[in-house]
Amino acid sequence: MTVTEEVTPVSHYERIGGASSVKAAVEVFYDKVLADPELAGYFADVNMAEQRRHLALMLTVVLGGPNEYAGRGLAEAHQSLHIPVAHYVKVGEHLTATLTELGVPADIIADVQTVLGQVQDQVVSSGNGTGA
Ligand code: HEM
Repeated sequence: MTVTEEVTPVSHYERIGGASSVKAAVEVFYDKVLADPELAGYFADVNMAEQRRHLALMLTVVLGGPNEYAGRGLAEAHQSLHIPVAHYVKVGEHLTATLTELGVPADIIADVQTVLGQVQDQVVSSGNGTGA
């Protein structure tokens, strides 16, 4: 029996270069989100360090990186923000554009979009989506 395939799954997080790459991506992503007049307001009362932390956490989650986050759940963290689907989609577009600009492989970007779809109901405020 030949073993030519990876037997240990390598996360996208590792494939793109781990924490340092996520940090670099956060810089680009951050600029895009805050330059978007429809989105900047969400972060108006959040200090810069926390904004970057939020974006780094978000990127790490969607890239399947280590879950070092021990804070509130996604639904709990976002419910009071009343984020409509349209704004969630915009953030996702900024994320996709960021990853594309940084040369992240298309298969990873496709999976990121899948994860964004999976967690959408926890983040957007469109009624009792998850019932969780
Ligand atoms: C996949 C999508 C997302 C993930 C994984 C994510 C992740 C997180 C996490 C983990 C927190 C809690 C941070 C903490 O309590 O320290 C948080 C808070 C927050 N998120 Fe997100 N987020 C996502 C989407 C969004 C979107 C679309 C927006 C706005 C349009 C947004 C705006 C915020 C804001 C303003 C906070 C509150 C920060 C605070 O209260 O200090 N997030 N997010």
